[in-house]
Amino acid sequence: MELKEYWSDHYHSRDFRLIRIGFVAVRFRWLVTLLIIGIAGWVAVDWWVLDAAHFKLLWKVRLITGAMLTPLLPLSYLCKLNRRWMVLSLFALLSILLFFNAVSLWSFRDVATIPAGYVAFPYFLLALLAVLPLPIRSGLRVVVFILAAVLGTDYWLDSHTLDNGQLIDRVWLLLCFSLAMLWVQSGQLRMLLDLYRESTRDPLTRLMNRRLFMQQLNAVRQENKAGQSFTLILFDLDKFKRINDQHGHLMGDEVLVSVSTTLVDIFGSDALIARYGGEEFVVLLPNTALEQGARQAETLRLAVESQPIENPLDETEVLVTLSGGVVSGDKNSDVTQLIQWADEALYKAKSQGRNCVIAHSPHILAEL
Ligand SMILES: Nc1nc2c(ncn2[C@@H]2O[C@H](COP(=O)(O)OP(=O)(O)OP(=O)(O)O)[C@@H](O)[C@H]2O)c(=O)[nH]1
Repeated sequence: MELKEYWSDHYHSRDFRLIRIGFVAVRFRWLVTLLIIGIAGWVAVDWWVLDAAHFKLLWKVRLITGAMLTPLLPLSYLCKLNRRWMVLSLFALLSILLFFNAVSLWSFRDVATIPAGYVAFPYFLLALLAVLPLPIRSGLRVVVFILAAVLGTDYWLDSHTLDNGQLIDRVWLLLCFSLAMLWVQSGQLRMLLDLYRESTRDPLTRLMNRRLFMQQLNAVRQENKAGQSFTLILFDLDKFKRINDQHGHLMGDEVLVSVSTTLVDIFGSDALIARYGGEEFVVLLPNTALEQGARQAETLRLAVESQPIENPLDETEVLVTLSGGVVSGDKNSDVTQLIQWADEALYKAKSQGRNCVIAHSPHILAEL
């Protein structure tokens, strides 16, 4: 995992961003549920430890806080769909809790020793927020928000001054808890990203796997503007079984890795490239017409054909070729049908002697 991926979700793929938000939304829901139960349930502890005057005010404050938190439960279902809802819900949660903290501290303004449960509330909050796998930038925003609210409360309650002797102590402790929160959040983010990569990448070539590719294909199709087309290409290595049989499976693997590197080099970062099956690869070229896509497929075919691949065991070299089926689609295309057409074109390329690219359009199957 790269450092910038810890810093901001701006550097995550669109798919992972959605998965992470879904994960955060579930944890957020549990967090809100626990807080509602905890804040309301704490009334029993207050009844036990507080005097009548404080208890009379605080049980109402607790129940009102619990009631204010409740709408966040249905809101968490919307968070799964949209990052903005997630940010809004998180800051609504913090605002309600920090307001609760300010009001409860205010109710103890006339006593010398505030009960520990109330003094520790902001630290407790930071500890709870560690369950969310947030990137550091988002975590820092949470820290700044909590720190500002705690200092603002101090300023308000302490005759408009922050010079109360304990300030440095409190800020220092808050920063220590914040660091621990950021550390745990980053660890969770890393674990989630590692699991995501393991389940969406092909372990040999590190290209995306078929499941993720199909999701991305659907997303690209939906986002396509009217009149815009994309191109889909299926490639299959020719007589690959023979390479395995003659040179061994290790060499077969070497060929797959080498071809996937060439695919990435030729099609560049705008293309979505996946290992579709054993020796089959698929490429999606967004915003590309059929002819242009077919030309790029041909460039790839020529590059693979002319590039000897070295056997890691005996340093002998082998030449491989591949065949391709090209098809184009738009916003209204059925992706299963597109794959079917690309497969038909690929089958035709194989039956015409291999090492060629055939383009499929609704009316023709054209050899390039
Ligand atoms: N080394 C290696 N071989 C694989 C891998 N995945 C699939 N294969 C092999 O790929 C071969 C595919 O063979 P076939 O489906 O007969 O196709 P082909 O020999 O390429 O023949 P055509 O496609 O008709 O040109 C099989 O022998 C599989 O064992 C892999 O990850 N590594």
